[in-house]
Amino acid sequence: MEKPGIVVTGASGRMGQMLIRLLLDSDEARLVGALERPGHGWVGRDIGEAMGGRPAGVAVSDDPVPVIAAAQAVIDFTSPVATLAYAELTAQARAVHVIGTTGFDEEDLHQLTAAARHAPIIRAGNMSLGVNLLVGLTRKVAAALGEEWDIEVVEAHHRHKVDAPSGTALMLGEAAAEGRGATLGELRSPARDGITEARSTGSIGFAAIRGGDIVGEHDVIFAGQGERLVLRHVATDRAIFARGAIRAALWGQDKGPGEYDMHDVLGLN
Ligand SMILES: NC(=O)c1ccc[n+]([C@@H]2O[C@H](COP(=O)([O-])OP(=O)(O)OC[C@H]3O[C@@H](n4cnc5c(N)ncnc54)[C@H](O)[C@@H]3O)[C@@H](O)[C@H]2O)c1
Ligand SMILES: O=C(O)C1=N[C@H](C(=O)O)CCC1
Repeated sequence: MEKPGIVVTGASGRMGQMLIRLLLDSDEARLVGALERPGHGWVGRDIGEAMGGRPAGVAVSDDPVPVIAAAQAVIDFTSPVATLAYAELTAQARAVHVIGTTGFDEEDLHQLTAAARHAPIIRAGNMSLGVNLLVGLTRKVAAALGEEWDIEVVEAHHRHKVDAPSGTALMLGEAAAEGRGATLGELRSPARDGITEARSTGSIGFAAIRGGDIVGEHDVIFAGQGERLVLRHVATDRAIFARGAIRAALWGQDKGPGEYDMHDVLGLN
């Protein structure tokens, strides 16, 4: 059987280049397209050469319709605006859309739900095994501890990251809220800056650090009286996200339309 053909969007980006390197080496999937935004300097060039290596036989394109039509899956780590446009095209092509992009608002998520009526969408704010295990642990610990234990999620990322809190921090916050039988919308603490009020009991707070080349670090702090429990994940290599995304694209090949996440892919449900 032929290996599924995969298109990578945001081909010149941090995640795009990591995905392309792994796909060019893969025995299970093949790179069939590389997309960038119109006007990007790499458009028209061979992706392997643009990345400073050997020719890969795939030209970077800014014309998504024919590129996606030739693929079984699209792996997309770009921006919310770009991902919403790709969701429509990927749904029309009935291909699997793996979405790593973060920073969506409620309206964006409704649009993704609509696209998933036509083809599978697998979306996660973090595609690594470690973080998806941490989500389950966070839910469990939050359920075991009473609301006198304050929950704070602290995350750190590189200086180029544009969204905060990170997608991962929001996944962890949602898991903590679920553990307490609520939604994050109900428990999320407003951002703190200047003179604010004291912390309200049962709320879940977020703090974000941005600097240098930090790949991604997340602490879920459960702060009680006289003791503190900290659950931590540290990413040191973006390959963990890219490997998860490729695994998701392969897993999705025999799935029907619908919305899935990495818990489905990893069998953690
Ligand atoms: N879910 C995860 O596991 C995970 C892991 C890492 C990053 N991310 C998320 O992935 C996204 C990208 O991260 P990054 O560090 O690679 O960013 P980046 O800025 O390095 O790359 C984004 C790329 O997308 C390109 N782009 C923008 N609009 C486009 C369009 N219309 N078509 C094609 N390409 C387009 C940009 O030119 C850029 O090359 C962010 O939202 C980030 O939070 C998620
Ligand atoms: O580098 C990024 O950007 C990352 N984004 C994801 C998030 O928002 O949590 C995952 C970690 C890296």
